[in-house]
Amino acid sequence: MIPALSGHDWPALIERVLAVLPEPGWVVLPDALPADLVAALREELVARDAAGVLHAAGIGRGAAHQVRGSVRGDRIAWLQASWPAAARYLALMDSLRQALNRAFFLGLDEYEAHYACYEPGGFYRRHVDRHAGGADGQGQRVISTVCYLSEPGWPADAGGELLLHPEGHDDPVRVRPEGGTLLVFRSDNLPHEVLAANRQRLSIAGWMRTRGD
Ligand SMILES: O=C(O)CCC(=O)C(=O)O
Ligand SMILES: [Fe+2]
Repeated sequence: MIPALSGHDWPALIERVLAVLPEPGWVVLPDALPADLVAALREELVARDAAGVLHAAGIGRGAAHQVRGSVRGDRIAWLQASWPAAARYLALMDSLRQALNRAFFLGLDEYEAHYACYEPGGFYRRHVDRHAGGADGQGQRVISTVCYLSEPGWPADAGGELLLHPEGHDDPVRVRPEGGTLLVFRSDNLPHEVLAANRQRLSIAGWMRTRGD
């Protein structure tokens, strides 16, 4: 079932993602989520943070997981279906995951996502999202999503842009972390990096993955 979004045509947005995913494999969708959902997600993130639920993010998975402040400086909390705003977001992303499976037979088994908070000066160095060195049969990240949760009107001089480095582009694509903007891109081949901002930067990063069992 495709969730209804007041004033927002989510099915049309899914169609746009399906149209670009094979080539070029990434899309920036401003104003993808309605303001009331963005506000609810932002408030939930802030409340979870105040409750001490967010923790320093690491890199790598399983035994290879480590916290490296020189690579990334955000605090995160994995979205729980029992959190009301998170549940609404997860339902949207699940409908996108199912549409991608129907269109491209990607076999995406699950979607996982975390709230992220970058304090002023926080960054995430250039990386691709698919973890290197994962053994066969472990499953992997196939599609990445990022949704920004800032208050409306992120100023150009606030920094905190996401730089995308698609193959064949001389200059990076610069994405301002404006609340409600959604990005969808392939996890295996798009290097990207988060620049430091001069204010708190709030988002949800998530991945559609195969389970690999
Ligand atoms: O917040 C962003 O703009 C991107 C975050 C990111 O690249 C990640 O969490 O893997
Ligand atoms: Fe990333």
